[in-house]
Formats: sequence, structure tokens, C-alpha cells
Amino acid sequence: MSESKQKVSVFAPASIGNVSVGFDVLGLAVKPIDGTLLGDVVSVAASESNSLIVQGEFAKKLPGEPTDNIVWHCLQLFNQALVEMNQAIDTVTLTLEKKMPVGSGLGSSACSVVAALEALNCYYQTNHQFGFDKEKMLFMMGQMEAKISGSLHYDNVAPCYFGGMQLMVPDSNIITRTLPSFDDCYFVMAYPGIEVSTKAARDVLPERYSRSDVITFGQNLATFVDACHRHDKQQAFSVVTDIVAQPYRKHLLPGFENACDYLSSQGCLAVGISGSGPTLFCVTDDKEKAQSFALWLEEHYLQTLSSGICEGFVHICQADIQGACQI
Ligand SMILES: Nc1ncnc2c1ncn2[C@@H]1O[C@H](COP(=O)(O)OP(=O)(O)OP(=O)(O)O)[C@@H](O)[C@H]1O
Ligand SMILES: N[C@@H](CCO)C(=O)O
Repeated sequence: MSESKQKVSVFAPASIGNVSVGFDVLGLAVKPIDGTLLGDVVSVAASESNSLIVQGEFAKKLPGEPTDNIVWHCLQLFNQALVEMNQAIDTVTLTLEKKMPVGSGLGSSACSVVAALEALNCYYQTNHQFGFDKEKMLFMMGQMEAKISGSLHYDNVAPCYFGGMQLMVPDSNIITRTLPSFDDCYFVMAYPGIEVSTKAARDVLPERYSRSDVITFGQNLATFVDACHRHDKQQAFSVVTDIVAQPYRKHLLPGFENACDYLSSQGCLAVGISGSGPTLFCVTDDKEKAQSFALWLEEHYLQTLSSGICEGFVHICQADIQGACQI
């Protein structure tokens, strides 16, 4: 029986949560220009019973028990949604290829969540001509991301799923709107190889902000959104400043301030923390500058662990306007 059902694999890309200027409400999907698949892949195949296989470079960083993996929880949530729709359920083997470091600020858990739920949806579309709509899918992705990070924020799952630059809107029927992204820009992503948990990085944030911070935040985000719609790159990146998180998180990131100072002095358009860190992102529209920033970051931002190993990496990326896709 299982041989007649088609196996499905989905890739879900890395993303920059917050993009500095939009804490919890702005995110951008990115892809390396050299074709590296920076993201997770989940495959779904019919089998005699439900199971999860975890493999890939960063599999060793995940919980030892497959049932503690967020991908397993995605299967349970998806099956529950099928039951609510009176749909028959197949037993399946899920395979997660964990290509993303955990606690990286690259939206690692979002990659697993989006790849798992989208792979399940594609599997049912292919083999049962049944699928959930995009709104329902995003809602489920948000639920899973909240389960992992302790709070509901869509700034990784939305760009990871839909691609491009996503702005979260306070309308539960829509959740996110696509903003024009700057497709000629390069986003140099430097993951230093240390882990910062999203929860820990949220715990250092203040409960309250001053009136002047609130005004600056609102003005910067409004200016950014307006500039995106006018394709005004200079103005957009001139306000990519983090009032909410960076001042309180930068001490968690060795070498971050030094890197910001250097990259700014070399004329980058913007530099900031990707998501909750420790990955740094730096923006330029000049490919040669991107290459030189990448070399500098490799030398100055990556950390060697006490084991003598460096697990960090640098990728020159552009906006990924496709988002999650079947491969
Ligand atoms: N498939 C999975 N991918 C990532 N993390 C997972 C997965 N399954 C379980 N986890 C656990 O969820 C937690 C994820 O933590 P956290 O939200 O800090 O990481 P993250 O999503 O990788 O962060 P970021 O969004 O900054 O990249 C870790 O404790 C990790 O072990
Ligand atoms: N907006 C979230 C993103 C986590 O990747 C935060 O900064 O805490």
C-alpha cells in the first residue's frame, strides 16, 4: 500500500527575524548566492507506523528523543487538524535533515516547523487531493513556534513560509503582508558558532520602554515600511535601527559591537542582530563589499569553542522571495 503513495520533500529557508527595525513584526527570508541550501528539509513517506528520523549536520544539537523534536509535534498537530476535517490519516515516516544550527538567530526552529507542516500538506495534496489553505497553515506554524520559544511571534515562520519580507499585521485573518524587498541587496549573515536561546534572549529585555523610545521605534518602522513601498533603499536602511532588543542583547554576543563599528565605518547600509542572535546580518548593495565584509566577519566574528572547533559560518545572501518549496 505504502509503495503507491508518493514521497514528498520540502525545503524551508533561513530568515532574519526583526530586521532590527520591527521587533517581532518584521522578517526576511534569505538564501546564499552560492546556491547553498541554508535551511531545513523534511520528507514525508507513507509507512507502517509513524516515526521520525533526524539526520544532518546539526542533528546532534537536537533533543535525543525524536518525540521531543518539534517536527514530531507538527505531525501531531497536523493529524489533529485532519481529524477535525474528517480526513483519513496515513501513518508516515518523517525525515528531518537538520541543516540549521539551533539557537542561531537564523530561525532554525521555524525552518523545521515550516518544512514539516508544508511537507505534510504537500503529501496530502499529492496523495489524497486534500490540503489546508495558507492561512490555516501559517496559524499552525505560529502555534508550533510559540510552543518552542514560549511566545507567539511570526517573524521567522511567515517569511520562511511565504518568502520575501513579511510584516505581521494585527488581523488574525491575514496575519502577514508581503513588503517589497530590496532584491539588489546582499545580506551577509555571520553565525559565530555559539548558541543563544530565544527564550534567554527575550528574558533580558525590559518590561517597559521610555516614551522617547516608543516614538523612535514607531517612526523608524513607519519610515521603513513607507520607504519599502517607494523602493527607497537609502531611506529604508537608514532607519534599520534596533531600539527594542539590541541594546539589551549585544552583551550576549562577543565581538558584536566591534563588528558593528567596523562594518559601519566601511559603509554598509545597515548592521544588526538576526532574530535573537547570535547571528549578525549586514546589508550592502555592492557585491565586492559583501565579499570583503564576509572575509572580515569570518576572521573577526566567528568563535572558537573550548573544544578548539569553530562551528560558525558566513554566507552572502539575498532575499529569498520563494520561501518554502518542494524539492
Ligand atoms: N527541529 C528542531 N529545530 C530546532 N530546535 C528544536 C527542534 N526540535 C526541538 N528543538 C528545541 O527547541 C529549542 C529551540 O530553541 P530556540 O527557539 O532558542 O532556537 P531556534 O529556533 O534555533 O532559534 P532561532 O530562531 O534564533 O534560530 C531548542 O531547545 C531545541 O533543542
Ligand atoms: N522576534 C524574536 C525572533 C526570534 O528569532 C526575538 O527577537 O525574540
